[in-house]
Amino acid sequence: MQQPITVLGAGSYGTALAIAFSRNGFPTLLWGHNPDECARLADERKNTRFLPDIAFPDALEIVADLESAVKKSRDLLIVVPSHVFGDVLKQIQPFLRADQRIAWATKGLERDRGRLLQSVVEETLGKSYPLAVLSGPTFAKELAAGLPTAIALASNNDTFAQELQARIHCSKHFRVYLNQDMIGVQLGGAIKNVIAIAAGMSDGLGFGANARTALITRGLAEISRLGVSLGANPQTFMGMSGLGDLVLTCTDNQSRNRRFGLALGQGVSAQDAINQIGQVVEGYYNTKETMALAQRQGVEMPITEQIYAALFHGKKPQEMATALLGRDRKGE
Ligand SMILES: NC(=O)C1=CN([C@@H]2O[C@H](COP(=O)(O)OP(=O)(O)OC[C@H]3O[C@@H](n4cnc5c(N)ncnc54)[C@H](O)[C@@H]3O)[C@@H](O)[C@H]2O)C=CC1
Ligand SMILES: O=C(CO)COP(=O)(O)O
Repeated sequence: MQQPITVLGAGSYGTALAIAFSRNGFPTLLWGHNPDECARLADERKNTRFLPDIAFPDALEIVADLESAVKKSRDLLIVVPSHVFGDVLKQIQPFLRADQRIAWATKGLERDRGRLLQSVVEETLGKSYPLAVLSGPTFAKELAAGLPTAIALASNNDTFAQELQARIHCSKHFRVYLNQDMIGVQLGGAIKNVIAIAAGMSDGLGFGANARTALITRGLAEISRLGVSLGANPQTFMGMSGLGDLVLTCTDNQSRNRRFGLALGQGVSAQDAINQIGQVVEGYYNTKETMALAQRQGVEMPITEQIYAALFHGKKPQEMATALLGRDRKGE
């Protein structure tokens, strides 16, 4: 009998990944923290709020009780926003089996302290569990709709990596690339959110394709610098979780981080923009943490610094642009 997988987090992306697993025929359990929401998902057999056009495959089961969601599967995939990631780890800890394997597709850094999520998992749950991270250019709606998509998967355990890849990879529409670099794969997915806010702001200010592309390129440079300082392989940032996700979120309005930046560039307040979007905007939470991490590592991140100044010190978008353009002349 095939082993089930449990997806924890029934937002747009958790639901899309659960659909991807179950569409491949693997028994998949999907848990959400809101019992009413879970009842609705189970009743309607689709996620009307986030993915209204996609019916759940038969292999997808909604589970409202966290204990049974955890205990029924050896493999867990956590897909909650980064600011509640640590809380969810604490909630699952009492229910974990000794043979459990834990993956996540959350893109962000630890709330407040700004560490990689792997450090949070290891600190909370210990170092005995095989771990894996999924990250790459994957808008939930397109993934759920079965449109061609590719992603990176990195793990500290080869068997777990290969088994997870085999379950979610689908030769018709979903390519899953294995990557050896857990640090780089985590970091790329987290920091691109901040750069996508910058690209959105640039477009919101009415700047053109040149400015947007310069931000993507220099954004990639600052992500790579930070990654290398943490021990990542620079080559990782040329892949799905670096360049891939950066281009996706900086250029397409499905990205909530980009839309958030667009609104700021057009003069909307951060709080109003968050309310309008009505879903998680990871970069909003993670800019502060990224700044803290960069400072700890002694890494210069000029674009991130400007986004931080805009979000938390009221700097005007036009002043940010002036500050970036007016930096000292330097080599590429
Ligand atoms: N939506 C997308 O296209 C993609 C999202 N991601 C990442 O997936 C993660 C989850 O984002 P989305 O699903 O898009 O968010 P979403 O905004 O669609 O939904 C957030 C979900 O988190 C749940 N939640 C809130 N507080 C919670 C708590 N305390 N415990 C458990 N669940 C809680 C909410 O009920 C909601 O279902 C984020 O890190 C995001 O960056 C990654 C790739 C694509
Ligand atoms: O990470 C994503 C796609 O890969 C989704 O981006 P947003 O969170 O900006 O919507």
